[in-house]
Amino acid sequence: MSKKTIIRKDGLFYHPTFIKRNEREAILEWLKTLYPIWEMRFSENNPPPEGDTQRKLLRPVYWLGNWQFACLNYYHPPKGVQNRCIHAEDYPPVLKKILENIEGITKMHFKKNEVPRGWKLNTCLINFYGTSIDENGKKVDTARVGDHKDFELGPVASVSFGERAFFQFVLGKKDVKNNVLFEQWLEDSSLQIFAGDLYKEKAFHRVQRVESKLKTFFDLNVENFETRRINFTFRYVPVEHIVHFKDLPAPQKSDVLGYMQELAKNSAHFERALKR
Ligand SMILES: O=C(O)CCC(=O)C(=O)O
Ligand SMILES: [Fe+2]
Repeated sequence: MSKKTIIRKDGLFYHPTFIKRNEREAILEWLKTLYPIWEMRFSENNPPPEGDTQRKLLRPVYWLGNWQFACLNYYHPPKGVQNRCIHAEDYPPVLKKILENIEGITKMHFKKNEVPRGWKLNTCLINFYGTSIDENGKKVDTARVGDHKDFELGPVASVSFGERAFFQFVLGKKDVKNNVLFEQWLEDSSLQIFAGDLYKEKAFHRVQRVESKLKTFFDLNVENFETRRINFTFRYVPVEHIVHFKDLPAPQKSDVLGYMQELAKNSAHFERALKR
């Protein structure tokens, strides 16, 4: 069983009941205004490398601050920093307030050398976890994330809603003989922050599974999908690496144009970005 206590370790902070009830309500209400999209991992100008295949991501996503399209290969310093982060919508007021608090906690809890100069949580990936429903009505549970690292510099903060997720930090090579460094259930309204050489640089992290105990789904604008968990991961991308869609080189522009048009249907920000 998970214990409802705050965890403070070198490189890791966890608060099981961080988000207050009224904040939770406001965030869930605001989430109803979003239209998350399904992205493909690759594109015409970034085809799958040998041994890999074109595929849909396991879940719908929405980004705030800047959008890191999968087919642009995500932000990956030190080398992969150009033309990967496209200006996106700002945080709603309820998230801005929470973020100030999270940034404050981070600066108090983590060592100075774990927080880069200029660091602020200006980028957010919202992941929707649940069950896909295909054209024949067949349901497939895709509520997991394989071993990976978040490459943005400095601490990453993660806020969860809905069903609990079994989250692990693992050492060793990706996907083989994993050695669990730390594992825990991420609870509804919890905050996890990790940083530094061990949890952020050396370890991979993953979501093994998401519980199905509550039997309720979030009522969101995601078609053919039952959402039972929502996770926000807040990250830092230096402003000089965030570009406007109009300034992308032609191949990247062409690869993400379809997504921009889809987003523009429901977002004034993306509508404007296409007209710039
Ligand atoms: O859903 C989670 O708890 C983690 C998500 C994650 O690792 C990511 O988005 O990079
Ligand atoms: Fe991650």
